Amino acid sequence: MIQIEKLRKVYRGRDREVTAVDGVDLTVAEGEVFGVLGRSGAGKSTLLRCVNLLERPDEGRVVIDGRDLLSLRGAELRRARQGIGMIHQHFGLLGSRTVAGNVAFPLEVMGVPRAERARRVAELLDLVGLGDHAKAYPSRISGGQKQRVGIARALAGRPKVLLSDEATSALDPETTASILDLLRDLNRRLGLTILLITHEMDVVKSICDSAAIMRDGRLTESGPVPELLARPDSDLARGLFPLPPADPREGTTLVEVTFVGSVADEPFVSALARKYSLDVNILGGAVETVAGERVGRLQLELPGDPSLNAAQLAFLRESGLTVTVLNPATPEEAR
Ligand SMILES: Nc1ncnc2c1ncn2[C@@H]1O[C@H](COP(=O)(O)OP(=O)(O)OP(=O)(O)O)[C@@H](O)[C@H]1O
Repeated sequence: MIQIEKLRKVYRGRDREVTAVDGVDLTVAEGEVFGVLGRSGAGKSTLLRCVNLLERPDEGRVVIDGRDLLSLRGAELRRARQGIGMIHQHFGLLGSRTVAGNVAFPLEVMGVPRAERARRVAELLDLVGLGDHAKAYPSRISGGQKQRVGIARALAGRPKVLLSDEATSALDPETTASILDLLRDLNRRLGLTILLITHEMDVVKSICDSAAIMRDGRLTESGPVPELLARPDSDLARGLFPLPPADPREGTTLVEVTFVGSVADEPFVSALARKYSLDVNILGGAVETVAGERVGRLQLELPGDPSLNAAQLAFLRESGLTVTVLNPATPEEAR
């Protein structure tokens, strides 16, 4: 649904240049929630703003629903942009208009007749659970309710794609959860494709099917969330399932195991301990449901050097786990 190819955006000031987006390739499948995670300044907002051409990229392609946005002009471009809704961290509501007036605004711009507009606004407010607040002004509603208005307004043009620019960053954890639930619900009910940017790991954990990590204008990793979490070198996995520092003790084997899906339900630690009469020490880790799949990451300490644990490590691998030995390689192994 969204294809971004070799996207590049450079801001040029009088005495310096900032490459905010530096050759990004990204594909978001139809009906997917895709999260781009990164620290402040990583280039996330610029990337998002290039997707609906609020910023014009210097290089690259943005194809949405089969249409190459950079090749469109005038009315055609306006129509294509109606198919892309956007919500913002600070909601961007008009204080002088009621809740209903805010949602009606884009419909007025689109020239939708008054009666149809009223019907559509009522429908949109029901969709976001604000049917009773149509006549309230933004100053009289909570942050979570303001974001619901923002979402209703973004959906006014019946977009297929919703872009979310840190939509929950200004909200408390409980309200964040309710807005994320609403986005997930809209994603499922309307088949809405959502591309969101966030600096919060938890947002990725709770609603994203796929994710990418952005750093210095580039994506350092990208893919379905359960797949990324099962990769031992993934920063997303490290962020969501923090483990103690890799510091093997003399005469032990320190391993990190990651697993996805039904493997998580198997008692592989006790099976390993029983089969080889070992005392397995669990030093850290967690098992959680992420993107609808059971995912886990554990750091285990086995007695004996890695050279003594070859069968034990093979057993873990054969059980479907991804196993990484954290001991430094011995000169023999490195050869
Ligand atoms: N309009 C602009 N003019 C010049 N430089 C800009 C402009 N907008 C962003 N930048 C710079 O581009 C880089 C990426 O900024 P961007 O806002 O896209 O990052 P971000 O990951 O969204 O961070 P934040 O969450 O803080 O907004 C930063 O170095 C920023 O200073």
